[in-house]
Formats: sequence, C-alpha cells, structure tokens
Amino acid sequence: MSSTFRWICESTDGLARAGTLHTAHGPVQTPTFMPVGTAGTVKAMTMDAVRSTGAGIVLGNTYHLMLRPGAERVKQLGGLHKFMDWSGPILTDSGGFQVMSLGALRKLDQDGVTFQSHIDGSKHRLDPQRSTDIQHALDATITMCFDECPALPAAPEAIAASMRMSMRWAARSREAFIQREGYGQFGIVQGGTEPELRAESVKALTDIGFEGYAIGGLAVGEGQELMFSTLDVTTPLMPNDKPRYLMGVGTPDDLLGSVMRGVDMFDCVMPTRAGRTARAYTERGHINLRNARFALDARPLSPHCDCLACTRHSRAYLHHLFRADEILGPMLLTWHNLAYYQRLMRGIRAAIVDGTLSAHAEHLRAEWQAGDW
Ligand SMILES: CC1(C)O[C@H]2[C@@H](O1)[C@@]1(COC(C)(C)O1)O[C@@H]2CNc1nc2cc3nc(N)[nH]c(=O)c3cc2[nH]1
Ligand SMILES: [Zn+2]
Repeated sequence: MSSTFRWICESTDGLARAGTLHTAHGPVQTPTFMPVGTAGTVKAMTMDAVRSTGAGIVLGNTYHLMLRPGAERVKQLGGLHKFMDWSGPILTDSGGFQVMSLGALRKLDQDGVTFQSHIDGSKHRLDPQRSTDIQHALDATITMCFDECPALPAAPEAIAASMRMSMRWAARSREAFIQREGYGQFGIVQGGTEPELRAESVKALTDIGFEGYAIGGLAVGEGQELMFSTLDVTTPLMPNDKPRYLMGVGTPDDLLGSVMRGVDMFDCVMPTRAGRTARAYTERGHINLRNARFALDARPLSPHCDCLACTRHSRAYLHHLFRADEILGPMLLTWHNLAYYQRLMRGIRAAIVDGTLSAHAEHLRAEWQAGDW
C-alpha cells in the first residue's frame, strides 16, 4: 500500500471538502483541527489525553524548539515524535511568524532574519535553508516554507513587497526540502487582504509545486469579515486536489465559516490558551468558569462531551479549581476544550459527507446563540 503523501477528497458540499490526508505517520481525516504543541508539548496535556480527544495531527514550532532544547538535540534523541510521544503526523511552522510575533529583537533582510532569543538574548538566524534544515532535524511530517507574515493593516505596496520576498523564500525552501515517502512541504499564500496579490502568490507557489498549500498572513487582528472575504478570493484559486491549511485559526465560528469556504486544516492556540484561563467552549458558546454563578452548579460542562472533565466532574468543581489556582483546573479544561474542537470538526465532516452542511451550520450557530444551558 502506497505511503505517498497525498490528500484524497471523499465528499464535497458546496466549497467544503471531506477527505483523508495520507502521511508517513498515518492518515488524518479532514477537515482537521491541529492542537498547538509549540515547544514539544500541548500545554497541560499528556499525549494520551490529546489522543483521547480524537486529534490526528499536532503542530510544533521551529522557533521555540530551535531555541530550547535545540533541533540537533531533538534529532539526537530520535526526533520530535519520539521526544514528545506522538506517533501521528506533526506539522511544524517555519519560525518567521513566531520571530515577528514574539517581538524578539530582530533584523529582517532579503535573505532571512537575525534575532535575539526571547529566552536568553542569544543571537540566531533563520532563513529558508536553516528553517528547512531544522524541520528536517525535528523529523516533521509536514514542513512549512519560511515566510514573512506582514502585520495588518499595511499599504498594498508593502504587502506586495513582503509577499514577493516570501515567494522567493518559498522557492529556496523548496530547494532545501529533502523529498521522502509520506512527507510533505506546504507553500504559504501571502498577499494580505489584496485579491490580486493573493492570486499572484497562489500562482507563484503552484508554479513551484508543493504537497499542500497554507493560507498565511491572516488571523493577525484583521477580523472575521476581512478574513472570510480574503478566503472567498483565495481558496477557489488553490489546487483542488491538495490540502488547504488556514494558519492560526480560530474560534468555532471561524472554523465553520472557513470550512464552508474550502479550508481543510487549522491550528489555533485558542482552545488550549482558553483552557488555562478558565474559558470553556461548549455547544452553547463559551463561559468563564471563574464566575461565581458556577459555585454550586453540579452539572457537567457539557452534556454532549465524553472528556474527563465532563464525565467525572462538575462545573462547581472546575470553578473551585480555578478559584484555588489548582493545576488540575487548566489540565481538565484544556482537555475539554480540545475535545470540543475535535467533536465540532467531526460533526462538520459528517455533515459534508451527508450533504447537510448548510443545515448543520444553521444548527451550530443557533446553539451558540442560545447561550449556556
Ligand atoms: C502569537 C500567537 C501565539 O500566535 C497565534 C496567537 O498568538 C494569535 C494572537 O491572536 C489569535 C488570533 C488568538 O492568535 O495569533 C496567532 C494566530 N494567528 C496566526 N498564526 C499564524 C502563523 C503563521 N505562520 C507562518 N509561517 N506564516 C503566516 O503567515 C502565519 C500567520 C498566522 N496567523
Ligand atoms: Zn468535556
């Protein structure tokens, strides 16, 4: 049986697709949400807990892992899969975004970025070759091109210059990529919210040719309306037979609207970050468990959830854990939020297969609006 890296589309409903991504580290059903495992850990979760939520693929970060513990050290220890006890596919981001977003002291030039570690101030450099080499050392299943994600809003000419630099870096990233059975590299579409620049970027990347294509440059504060309108002019131009990954997105409503615009893969810190700050996602929207109204609420977080928090504990207990600043609070709530995100994606996928996505979307939005039980 071929272990070639490939995405097989199984159903469509409008622009939405349901499929399977086949990789050297196993298959992943799409649409899929990737828990963020930035520094080789999905914060507050064991990997058994991550597996129990139904997650198929997790995300790692070149920037964080190159600084600590160091990519060569992870390689010496058998690669990121062994290091973090995850045998499924791992996608690693290429580092440019993290350098910019972590505000590390940095100097950008046409070949790459020189920066100081936010951890100890040590000097480092990332460019297409170095980023790709690091992702190889980590044994990432999916390697991301090294790119620049410009802050928005920005003048169209600045967005154009940044995008064209990222396209040059995409070509260099592709040259640096070592092809292996079941491994893939994704190009990253840039171009801000400018339709013509997005189109130019898609063409530049498909001319190079990648195993998948990400939509970058969004989820940087532009808001859902601008994000959706940019997807509307971008996904239809992207290859139909390759996976489409929207980086850094998003809320449950973002995921639903993006799947309906043809996106297959997502990652976002929201469910894990929310899990650490007492924000619970449920079928009825989100609630803050620090709120006094939960002090005597003996119900589970959600009646539809099979996670440990919902099957073994009450809202009152979670309220207590957060009020008492107990470590178990973030652990249980991160588990629940990731379980909710995976259940949401499974339900959306099932609706695409049944051809009932519009009705399912209406149901989801009505439930989110209905407010807590
Ligand atoms: C800095 C941190 C942790 O990354 C998250 C999170 O904050 C935050 C802050 O506000 C929310 C929206 C909640 O997500 O924004 C990040 C999520 N948005 C996002 N991630 C991206 C990653 C990317 N990687 C590459 N290589 N290229 C890109 O163009 C790119 C664009 C991206 N957009
Ligand atoms: Zn739960």
